[in-house]
Amino acid sequence: MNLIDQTFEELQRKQQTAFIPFITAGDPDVSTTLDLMRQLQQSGANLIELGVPYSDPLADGPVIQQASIRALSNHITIVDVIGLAKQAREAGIEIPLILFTYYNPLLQAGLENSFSLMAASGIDGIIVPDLPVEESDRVRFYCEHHNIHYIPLVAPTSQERIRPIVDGASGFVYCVSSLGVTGQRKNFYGDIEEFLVKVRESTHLPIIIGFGISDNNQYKRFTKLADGIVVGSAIVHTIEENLGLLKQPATYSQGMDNVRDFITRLLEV
Ligand SMILES: O=P(O)(O)OC[C@@H](O)[C@@H](O)c1c[nH]c2ccccc12
Repeated sequence: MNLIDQTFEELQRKQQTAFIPFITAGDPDVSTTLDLMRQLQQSGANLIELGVPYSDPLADGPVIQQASIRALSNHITIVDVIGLAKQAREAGIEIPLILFTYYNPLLQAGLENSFSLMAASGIDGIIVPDLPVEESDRVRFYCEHHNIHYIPLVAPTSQERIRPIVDGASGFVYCVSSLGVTGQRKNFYGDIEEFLVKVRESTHLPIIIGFGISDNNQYKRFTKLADGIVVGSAIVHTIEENLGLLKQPATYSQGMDNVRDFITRLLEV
C-alpha cells in the first residue's frame, strides 16, 4: 500500500476525480515552488506532479520548456527536486508526490542513489516519459524495492502496446489525450473516449488523463471519463504570467492569489 493507492481508494469511495497539477520544480525558485505546492494542496490538488527541469524536454511544449529554462538558471538538479519534496513533507504537504523526470537526469544521479533519496523524501510515484516500457525493468525494480509506483504513459497511438505498458504499471496509468507535446489545445485525439475505454479494459488501476486540459469545460468533460486529470501547461502559464508579482515581496501574495483563482475557475463544478 502506498499513499497513491490510499488516495485513489478514498476518491473512488467519494466518486471524485483526482485533480493532479504539474509544476516545474524551481520555477521561478525553490521557495516559491514550496509555496505553490501549499497553494495547490489548499486549492484541492489530490496529488502533485513535480517536474525535474531538463535541458532537452522533447515531449514538452513551449510553456514547460520555458519553465525548465527558468528553473535551470537556478541550477536545479534532480537531487535538489527530491530534496524539495522532503522540504514539502516537512512543510505539511500530505498529498502524494510524483516525481516527473526524463531518463537522463535519473541516470546521471544514479538509480540506486536517486531511489534511496526518493524513498527517504516522501516521493510516492515516478513518471519517466522517455523511458519505453521495454527498457523499464531496472527502474521498475528500484520502484518495487522502494515502494514507489511506476506510472507509465499510454498514448492513443499505443494501441497494441497498451497491454504491455499497463502490465508494467503500478499506482495508476497516465493516458495522454493527444499526439504531440504538452500544451494547451482546443481539441483532443478524435476517438479519445474509445481510447480511454480500451485502457480501462486493460487494467484494474485508476486511469488519469493529461495533455492540453486548460479550462473548466475541458476539465468537466474529462471528469466523466477518467479517475484523474493532469493539468500542467495552463498552470505553469499562469505562474509565468505572475512572475513579476511573485518576484516582489510586496506583491508576492497577489501573485499566489492569482494562481489560486485560476485553479478555482478550472475546478468549478
Ligand atoms: O501541460 P499539459 O498539456 O497540461 O499536460 C500535462 C503535462 O504538463 C505533464 O503531465 C507533463 C509535463 N511534461 C510532460 C512530458 C510528457 C508527458 C506529460 C508531461
